[in-house]
Amino acid sequence: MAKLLRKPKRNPLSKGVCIVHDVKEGNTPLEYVGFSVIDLDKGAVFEEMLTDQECCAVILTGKATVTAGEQTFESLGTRETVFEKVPTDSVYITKEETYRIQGETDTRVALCYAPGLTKRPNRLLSAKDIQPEHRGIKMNQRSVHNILPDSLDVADSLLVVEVYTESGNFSSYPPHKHDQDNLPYESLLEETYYHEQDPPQGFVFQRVYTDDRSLDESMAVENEDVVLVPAGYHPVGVPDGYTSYYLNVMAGPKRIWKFHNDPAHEWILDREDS
Ligand SMILES: O=C(O)C[C@@H](O)[C@H](O)C(=O)CO
Repeated sequence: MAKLLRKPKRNPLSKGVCIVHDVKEGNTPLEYVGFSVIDLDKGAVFEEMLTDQECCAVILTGKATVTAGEQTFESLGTRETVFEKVPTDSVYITKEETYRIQGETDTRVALCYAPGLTKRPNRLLSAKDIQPEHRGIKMNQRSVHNILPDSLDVADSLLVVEVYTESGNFSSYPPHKHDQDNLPYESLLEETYYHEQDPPQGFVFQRVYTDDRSLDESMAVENEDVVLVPAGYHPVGVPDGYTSYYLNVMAGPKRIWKFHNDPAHEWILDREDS
C-alpha cells in the first residue's frame, strides 16, 4: 500500500466513541497538519484538551453539540450523508482550550489540527454562511464549500475546504502544488484528503508527485480513506458512475493558499468552454 494512503479503522476510544482516522505526530510525515475522524453514537461524548494546536471540528454527518470553553453550540450538523451536498456546520477551537462534542444522533466528526500560535476566540462556522463555489469547465468541474478559507481571519494556521467532483471529472486539476515558501508566487502548505465516494464501493485515483519525481505515488483511493500530501502536485480523477467527496485540511508556516500549477498541464485552463 502506498505510504501516503491511510485506511479507515474502528478503534474504540470510550463508550460510544470510535476513532476512524488519527493522523498525528509519530505516525505521519506531516509537520503542520493533524487529522482525525471520530464516530460518536447518539449521546456519546468526546473530550479533548488542546495544548499548542488549534482545531476545527467539522460535523461531517449527523447532529452534535460542541462546547468549547464557556460556549456551547447546539444542534450542529445539516446532513445524514455528505452526499446531500449541502454545507455543514463546524467549530473553530483555539489552542489551550478544552472542548467537548456530544452526539445528538449518531454522528461523524472530522477534527482538523494545526499549530495554534495565539489565543483566539472560539467560533461557530455556520453552514448558513457557506456559499457553494463552482470551479472548472468541461470534465474538470467541481463544487467547493469553503469552511475555513484564508479570507476568513479566524485561525492562525488552519485552512479547511470540502469538494464534490462528479462522475468522470478531475479536481485539484490541472495538477497544482503548494510546497515552497515563496510568496507571492507560492505558499508552503501540507494537506490531507479525507475521501468518500457515492455509491460507497467506488474508488478514485489520486497521484502525488513532485517535479523531480522523487515523490511519485499513484493511489486507488476507496471510501473513507485518507491521503497525505506532504509536498507535490495532487490531482484526483473520478471514474464514471461515481461521485467523489473530499475534505481538505491545509497548514504551513503562513496561512495563505497560493498554489502553482504544473506547467506541463496548465494549458487545460486555456480551453474554451463548450
Ligand atoms: O479542485 C479544487 O479546486 C480543489 C482543490 O483545490 C483542493 O482543495 C486542493 O487541492 C487544495 O490545495
